[in-house]
Amino acid sequence: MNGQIEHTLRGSWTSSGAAAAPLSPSSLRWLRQRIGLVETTTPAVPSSLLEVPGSSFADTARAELEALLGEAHVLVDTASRLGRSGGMSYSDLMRRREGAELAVPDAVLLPSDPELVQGALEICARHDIAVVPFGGGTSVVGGVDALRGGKSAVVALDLVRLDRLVSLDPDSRIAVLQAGMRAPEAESLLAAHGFTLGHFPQSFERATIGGFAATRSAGQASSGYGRFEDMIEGVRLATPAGEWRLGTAPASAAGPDLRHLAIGSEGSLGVITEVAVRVRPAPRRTRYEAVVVDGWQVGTDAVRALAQDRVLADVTRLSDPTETEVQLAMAGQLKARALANVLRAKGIRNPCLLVLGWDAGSRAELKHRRSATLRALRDVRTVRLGRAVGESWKSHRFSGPRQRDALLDRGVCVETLETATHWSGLSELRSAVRTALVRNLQSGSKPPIVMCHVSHAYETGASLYFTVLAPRDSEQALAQWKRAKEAACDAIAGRGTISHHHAVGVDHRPWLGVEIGDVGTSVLAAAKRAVDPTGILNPGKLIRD
Ligand SMILES: Cc1cc2nc3c(=O)[nH]c(=O)nc-3n(C[C@H](O)[C@H](O)[C@H](O)COP(=O)(O)OP(=O)(O)OC[C@H]3O[C@@H](n4cnc5c(N)ncnc54)[C@H](O)[C@@H]3O)c2cc1C
Repeated sequence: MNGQIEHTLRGSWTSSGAAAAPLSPSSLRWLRQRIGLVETTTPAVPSSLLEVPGSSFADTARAELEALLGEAHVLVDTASRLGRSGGMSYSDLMRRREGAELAVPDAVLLPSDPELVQGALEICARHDIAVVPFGGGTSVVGGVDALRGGKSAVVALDLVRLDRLVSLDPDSRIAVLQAGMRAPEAESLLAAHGFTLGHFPQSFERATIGGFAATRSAGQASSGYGRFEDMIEGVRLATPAGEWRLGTAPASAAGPDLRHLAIGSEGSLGVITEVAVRVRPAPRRTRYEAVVVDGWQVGTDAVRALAQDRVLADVTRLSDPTETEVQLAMAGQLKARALANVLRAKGIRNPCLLVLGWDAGSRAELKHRRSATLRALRDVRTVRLGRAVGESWKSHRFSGPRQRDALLDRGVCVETLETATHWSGLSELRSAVRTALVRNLQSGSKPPIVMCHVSHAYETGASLYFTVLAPRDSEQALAQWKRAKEAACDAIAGRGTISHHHAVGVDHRPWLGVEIGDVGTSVLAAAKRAVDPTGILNPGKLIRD
């Protein structure tokens, strides 16, 4: 799987692009009817047609960095710089398709160990060079944009060579992983010792351990394994003020937990070089299945009950009626119609798909946990769809980014955004965001598709994840999405968090103050001054310059 992913590929998820997940004729027909999409093909423009500014990088700084890292690990060629220009949001991908201006780093640094990262930072601080830590480059909030922030130059510090399993303590179930290791490699190295991390975000194939820590990532099995931050025992960072190591015991009362200044710091308070993660025995038995419930409120009440009774399946994912409709339509019109008839016959008017998946160490554990989950659902009217739908969801869980390539080629505005709030405010938040997105994406006579799901549930609340599909405004594609995104963020502010797992980056920064207040903003700024006095680390992201 990972063999298909090129590290520096930016314009699409894989080099085969849309061909990796072509849209079936029936899906296209359905999209034309449903959103008024017109027959069009808008393939990506080749990289050679993109405008790339020259590298303006002082010779003295370059010589010092080459002496430290080796000439081969200070790259100034166009392809290398272009390969670290921006992340993978809809706007990032559209910018490349439209040949719009890109934030291109002046150079790419490739250190191979934590000491070299520290050394490179010190050289950059001396020469007033901005440093953008670059993991898998899958940020969807502008987190890896090569912004200069008033500095003399900007470099992408790519952690791809920090890819080792440093140590494994099977008794404590802790693995120390270098930050540039990608999720598939981490899983396969841990599997060789009988362990798993259990972190499976949709960006699994490209994203890195350091990136997960830096953004407070959440994987699809977060209900069972926890968010990435729950897995972190310790972190090692390079900062312009010196090396910083955090986390020495499973729990501590030695003041505030400073690990949480590093976790979610998005490269603005240091470069994470190693992460000590809690690992779990690899599952021996798994089971994924799906049920349908009648209506969003019934579904969220059911998921709330599972969370509050502490019997959530490891994967618990509830789609709203629109997302359920789209999933069925994309799976094939005949199947969708047949299932809709069955559900209607059973009295289900607003089908909402609920996928449940358990990972267990034994058949007995699986049986026990599954029974507990299903028992908690006994008062909810459900139609069981069985294992085929659940297993199909599991086998396609990383195909979304490929399907996005195909939709982009067909002129669709396709993007996601996410938030979270407490149970009591969840439905109001969903309605407010839906309304904002529908109003701001509507162009023709047909409304855009705005779908939503809950995939991370807690005792006190849940996340909401929205996906939009609308005909792209071919004249103003970037402005079309910007308007909708801003309206959605306005709707979220004050009702929920501006990000449940995508982080703040550039895109969410205008709304962060509403969430953390003036005091919180000053605390972040003070922490930045302490570790990065000249402000070279990832300017323009998370913290106001
Ligand atoms: C198609 C798609 C699906 C996605 N699905 C999910 C999902 O299911 N769950 C989820 O949580 N996220 C998801 N994301 C968002 C993204 O994958 C996550 O934010 C991920 O954690 C980023 O990891 P990365 O290695 O790609 O980091 P990058 O994109 O390289 O960097 C992200 C941020 O962290 C900083 N950073 C990276 N590495 C380091 C380091 N070692 N030290 C300090 N700072 C660093 C960067 O400067 C940047 O600010 C998705 C993105 C895409 C494109």
